[in-house]
Amino acid sequence: MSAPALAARDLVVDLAGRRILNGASLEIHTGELTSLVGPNGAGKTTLLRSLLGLIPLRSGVVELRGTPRGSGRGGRGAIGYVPQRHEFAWEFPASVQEVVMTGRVGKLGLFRRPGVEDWKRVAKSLAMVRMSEFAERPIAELSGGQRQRVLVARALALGSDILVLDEPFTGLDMPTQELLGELFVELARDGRAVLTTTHDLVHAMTASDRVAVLSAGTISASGTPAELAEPGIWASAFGVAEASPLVKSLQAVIA
Ligand SMILES: Nc1ncnc2c1ncn2[C@@H]1O[C@H](COP(=O)(O)OP(=O)(O)OP(=O)(O)O)[C@@H](O)[C@H]1O
Repeated sequence: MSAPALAARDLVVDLAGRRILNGASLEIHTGELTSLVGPNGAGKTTLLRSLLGLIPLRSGVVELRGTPRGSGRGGRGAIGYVPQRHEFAWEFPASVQEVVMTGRVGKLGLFRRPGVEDWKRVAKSLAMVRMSEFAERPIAELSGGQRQRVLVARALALGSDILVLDEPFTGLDMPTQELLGELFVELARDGRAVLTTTHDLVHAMTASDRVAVLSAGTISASGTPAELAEPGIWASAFGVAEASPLVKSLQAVIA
């Protein structure tokens, strides 16, 4: 079997003197949509940022297609990243297409002017998220769902075959969630490895190829949704009873 597109091997990360990741291991594969789930504060964002090389590792290795890379910023450009929506400066006076172009900085370098090919890539990325008609709109005027799609287009503009998205569904209405969910599956089937964090466990278990559960700083369970049918996995990760509504709702979708 070929090497995973992206892998975390036994990551240990401390922030402000506190152990946040304590031996977290995860593999994401080309052609698949993987969902990373876990309770608030479990360390999902920290794990994503570690995969991107944005946080120093105390120990462990991140591998890009089987090749280890150190912490620090090296290799960041090889991964398309969608941060949480609130982390972006939406009041900045820029148009949608200008923001999507910033996704190409990894390819362009900071000082080269974008060329025809770059603008073509921006237009294609906007078309993929069905936002072409908004290309010249100031970003400050967009709704939450439109903003999320712009951030996805910005990550796609890099042209990477690995996409990492932090809570892309949070705060979106159902049609927008469905549109994005379908887009992520389409992007995976098209030859990319796609990793999203989400709090929507039912969606994760119905729409993903693989689900990884992060709790207490480690991946406590991972596999296809069918492999995660055991109620104890969810009860212990989320600190609830096996008869809780959370566990029952998951059993209903797995059955
Ligand atoms: N820059 C930081 N400095 C110190 N502690 C941090 C920092 N960033 C996150 N933490 C802590 O690390 C832990 C994990 O946070 P993280 O944001 O990774 O969790 P999460 O699973 O993404 O949470 P949520 O589901 O609430 O978004 C939390 O206890 C948080 O307070």
